[in-house]
Amino acid sequence: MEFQQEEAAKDRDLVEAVNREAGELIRLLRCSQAPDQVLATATEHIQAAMKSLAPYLRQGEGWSTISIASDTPGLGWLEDDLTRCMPYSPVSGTCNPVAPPIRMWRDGDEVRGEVVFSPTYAGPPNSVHGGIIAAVFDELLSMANVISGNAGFTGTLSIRYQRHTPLDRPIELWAVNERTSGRKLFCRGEMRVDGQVTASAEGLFIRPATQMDS
Ligand SMILES: CCCCCCCCCC(=O)SCCNC(=O)CCNC(=O)[C@H](O)C(C)(C)COP(=O)(O)OP(=O)(O)OC[C@H]1O[C@@H](n2cnc3c(N)ncnc32)[C@H](O)[C@@H]1OP(=O)(O)O
Repeated sequence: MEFQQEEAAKDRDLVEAVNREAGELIRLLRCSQAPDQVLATATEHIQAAMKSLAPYLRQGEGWSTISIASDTPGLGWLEDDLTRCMPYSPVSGTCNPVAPPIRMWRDGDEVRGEVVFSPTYAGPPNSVHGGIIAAVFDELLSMANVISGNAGFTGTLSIRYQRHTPLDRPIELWAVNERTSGRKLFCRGEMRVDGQVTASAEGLFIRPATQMDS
């Protein structure tokens, strides 16, 4: 299939809307037990959508949480919407349909946020999968670094799963960069439900070396 050279969408609301709908499609597929005929019809509709998108598939290197292939707009962010920082992240990106609906914002030197996990992200009965919890902490603690002015790669991430983190209920998110030592960034975070901590995390992130470090 030939790659279309037409300009990519300028309307960000439209991009976010189609990704939200696709996330909802994933939830419906995960959570429904439809009869064969309904599944067959749904497959046809999905195939039609795939056919219209396929010509615009990007190729090449450079994929990241902030870029489509080599298109890299940089780490821009809004104080009241930190998800803007990594729009294609599989954890918080509003332009990535596999991401759960996370909101994160700056509160002084701390990051706060909220997420409701659908059963798409289920692990133990009625609870969020532990790997998903770890992924959200990775993102949350990364955001604490970003607002402190020091982005880094995850070196070590330690999670304490204190209680089951429930599905379909608002989970409060909190994180802070506690200290920085050279290139090492030390962060802490928590998930809470009704004020009670369900999981906590400690992370050591490493800022990439620059000429200033040598
Ligand atoms: C484009 C931006 C996009 C941002 C996306 C953010 C997404 C969210 C965060 C992530 O998911 S990042 C992905 C998961 N992490 C990785 O893939 C990192 C893989 N590891 C590496 O790339 C390197 O190992 C790393 C950059 C972390 C460190 O390599 P360096 O060569 O810069 O470090 P070096 O070996 O010089 O060590 C510097 C110090 O850090 C320590 N260190 C290095 N790696 C460590 C580690 N993994 N854990 C703990 N400490 C570590 C090391 O002991 C040393 O301590 P000392 O100065 O006290 O001697």
